[in-house]
Amino acid sequence: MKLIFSYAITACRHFSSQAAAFDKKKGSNFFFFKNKKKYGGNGPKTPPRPKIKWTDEQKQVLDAVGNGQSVFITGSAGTGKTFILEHIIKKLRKIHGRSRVYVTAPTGVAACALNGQTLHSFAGLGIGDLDRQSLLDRVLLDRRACYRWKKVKALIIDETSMVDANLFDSLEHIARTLRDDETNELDKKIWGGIQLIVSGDFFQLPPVLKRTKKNDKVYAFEADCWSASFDLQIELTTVFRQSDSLLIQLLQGIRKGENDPEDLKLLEGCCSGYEPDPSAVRLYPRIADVNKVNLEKMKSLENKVYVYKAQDLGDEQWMRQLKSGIAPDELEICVGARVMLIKNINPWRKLVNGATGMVMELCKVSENQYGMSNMCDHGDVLPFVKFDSGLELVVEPEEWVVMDGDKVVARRRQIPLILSWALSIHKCQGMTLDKLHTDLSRVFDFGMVYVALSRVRSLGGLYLSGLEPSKIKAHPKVLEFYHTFNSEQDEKKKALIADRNESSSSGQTITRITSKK
Ligand SMILES: Nc1ncnc2c1ncn2[C@@H]1O[C@H](COP(=O)(O)OP(=O)(O)OP(=O)(O)O)[C@@H](O)[C@H]1O
Repeated sequence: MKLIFSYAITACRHFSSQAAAFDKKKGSNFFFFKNKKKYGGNGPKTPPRPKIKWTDEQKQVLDAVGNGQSVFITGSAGTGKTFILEHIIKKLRKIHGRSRVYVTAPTGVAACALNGQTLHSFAGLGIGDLDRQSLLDRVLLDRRACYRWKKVKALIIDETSMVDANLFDSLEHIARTLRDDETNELDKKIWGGIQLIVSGDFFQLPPVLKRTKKNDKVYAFEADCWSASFDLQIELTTVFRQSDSLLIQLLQGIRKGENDPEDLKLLEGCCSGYEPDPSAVRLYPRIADVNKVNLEKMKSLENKVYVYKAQDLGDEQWMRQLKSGIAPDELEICVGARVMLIKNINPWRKLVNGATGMVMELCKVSENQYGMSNMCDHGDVLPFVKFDSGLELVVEPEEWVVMDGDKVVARRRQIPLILSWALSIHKCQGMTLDKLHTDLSRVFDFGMVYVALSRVRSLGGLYLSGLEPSKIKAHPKVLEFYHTFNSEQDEKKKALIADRNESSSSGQTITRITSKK
């Protein structure tokens, strides 16, 4: 069955590229959205915003958050972890007040996606590997960091798979020491009473650690304080990014590092001899390869290059985060360049982080309409992009901010595009892509194959080369963590079913849950 499906993918690709060529010839609605947006034409009507239908698991998370509980949310790629976090942030701001909710992530890219700040800058940790006491001493010397630690009521940490165990324990130690005046260590509240919302999938990218010895702790779940930190640990199990059950099943196997022969056959079907669709984003593990491919492709077009310089405001300390975020210091584009949107502009029109397209022209806009003086080296021009979804748009500058609680401490203004012939696997974590190509023989770390492949919506959009089964691997510690986690959840399930049978009451769907020990 899977073999037949892999032939079907190849055939479907052939016809879709023919259809795309036909569409280009038609050049149907070239100025459609462009006209509406900037020139007063009649653009397509925005479809009504659909009401969110939360799954039972998601409802359980929202209830727990509303009840003041600390929650760890996990689940495979595309199960809505970041999506629900955005709602949790709004909910917590209503409960605790805007200034007492801090949104963080271990990397600038992930932090910027939620308009938050990096975990290091929130905590006042600075750079360098220090032991727990030295980190605390450093924080004590940082007046603003102490203020944040005292003020925070709810702390959100996204992409926890990249937070290491020692850092997680150090943060808990700092929180407890700075926030709780209780002299008896044993009576102090865990995390100093902060409501902690942590989200991530440990099968995705691991923490970047300089030196590790064999028995060193790596992942946050190995932290001494991990179990005691949460009232509820829950796995979201409904995948939204993909709808094809065959692909979902394939990705579940890859996530766990399984080399199922049927799945490998399916992957082989994605390694067809055809040249990958030119609109497919090439994913590389190393940034040097990404830059090389993008530069070469740009050069080969031999078109006039336009440079957009980011406009930054704020303290140097906070600006560092924006520089390591996704919006580039300088964006170089030209007509014909493949580009990707790096901000959710209008999700209901599929104008989301990860949407790809091509620059069709650089449009003159009225002087200073966008306050763009000094932004582009060729004056007041904006890129007009035809997205692969068919939508056309003059892309205006957008803003990224770093929030310190409710205060904006740095902002960057830039055109929300990057070149997208190639992209790094690290930068694509969290994105959804329609078509991608990756060379699996080049990946070097746990979770990389899974992160790369799980970005795609359908098998028809997946182009592979260098299929080496040995590269599909999951870290043994992560496998063990989820094995225990799922067994505990199954035990809870059984107990709940028994309870239900006893009281013969019907009710909510039962999910995998582990409770605070
Ligand atoms: N209840 C829901 N109803 C409809 N769509 C949803 C729901 N929950 C999540 N989604 C959609 O699922 C998609 C994937 O969500 P999201 O990016 O948050 O997943 P994720 O778990 O964070 O993935 P990753 O681990 O890859 O970052 C998004 O397009 C989001 O809009």
